[in-house]
Amino acid sequence: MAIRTLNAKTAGELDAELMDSGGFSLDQLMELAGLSVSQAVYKLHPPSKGDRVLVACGPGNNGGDGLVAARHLHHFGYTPTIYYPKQGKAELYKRLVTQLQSLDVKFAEDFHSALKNTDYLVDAIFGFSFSGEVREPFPSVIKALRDTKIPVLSVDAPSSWHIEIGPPEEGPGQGFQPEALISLTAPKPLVKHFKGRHFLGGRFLSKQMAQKYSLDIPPYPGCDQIVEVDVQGQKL
Ligand SMILES: NC(=O)C1=CN([C@@H]2O[C@H](COP(=O)(O)OP(=O)(O)OC[C@H]3O[C@@H](n4cnc5c(N)ncnc54)[C@H](O)[C@@H]3O)[C@@H](O)[C@H]2O)[C@H](O)CC1
Ligand SMILES: [K+]
Repeated sequence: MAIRTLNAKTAGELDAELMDSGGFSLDQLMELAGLSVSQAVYKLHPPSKGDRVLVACGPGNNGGDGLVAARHLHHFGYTPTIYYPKQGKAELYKRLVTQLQSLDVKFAEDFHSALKNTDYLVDAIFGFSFSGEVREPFPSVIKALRDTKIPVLSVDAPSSWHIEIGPPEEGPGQGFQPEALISLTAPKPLVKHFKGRHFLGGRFLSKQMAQKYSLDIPPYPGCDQIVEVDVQGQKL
């Protein structure tokens, strides 16, 4: 059986339930989500292939996942650089920034200059709460992600894709197909238009919750935080 996908509304409800009756905090979910992103980077592009990773972070929790991933990447032996032009106001984001600053991780002002000195890209700009047309300062960043030859791993959704419909028919994200995608908790409906390598991450769902949301999550191997799946969500 293929994994059921989660639309934006249901994905939000599932997260809220995890944090309400499930007893999790947002910090915990984000930590596990970000850890799984960093493991996917390691699998796709070990530091021996080039250790400079540019992590583009948006203003919401997708960006938070990127900040957490960058911290783990630092400890895995990478040299991450963060592009975070619209920093979230919540205390959680501020703490994540402080943690990175204390590791001397660089924050780039200009995405396009930073792109010249990078071996790998993480797209943590928008996740399941993206809607409408891409607003400043992100259009040129999305365009660059689309046009670069440097491989891109998108977190939860290729940024600028509609969560249910998939790739936009116009605008900066038209034609954007990242090399890889890591879906958090479960794939979103857009996954049927995705052509690259696909991972699942966010290993925190109980059997009961998976059943309640009709999610057929393949087993994660050993102590891994990620499992590679096809676009139907079947384990490879
Ligand atoms: N269950 C899990 O595995 C977890 C997933 N997490 C990640 O959280 C995101 C969803 O986070 P949320 O804060 O709801 O939204 P986003 O980050 O997707 O974006 C909201 C942010 O973006 C702005 N925005 C929306 N549309 C646009 C636009 N057209 N142009 C510019 N800016 C836009 C909006 O104003 C907000 O500021 C999920 O995908 C996972 O990646 C969590 O870590 C918890 C666990
Ligand atoms: K993203």
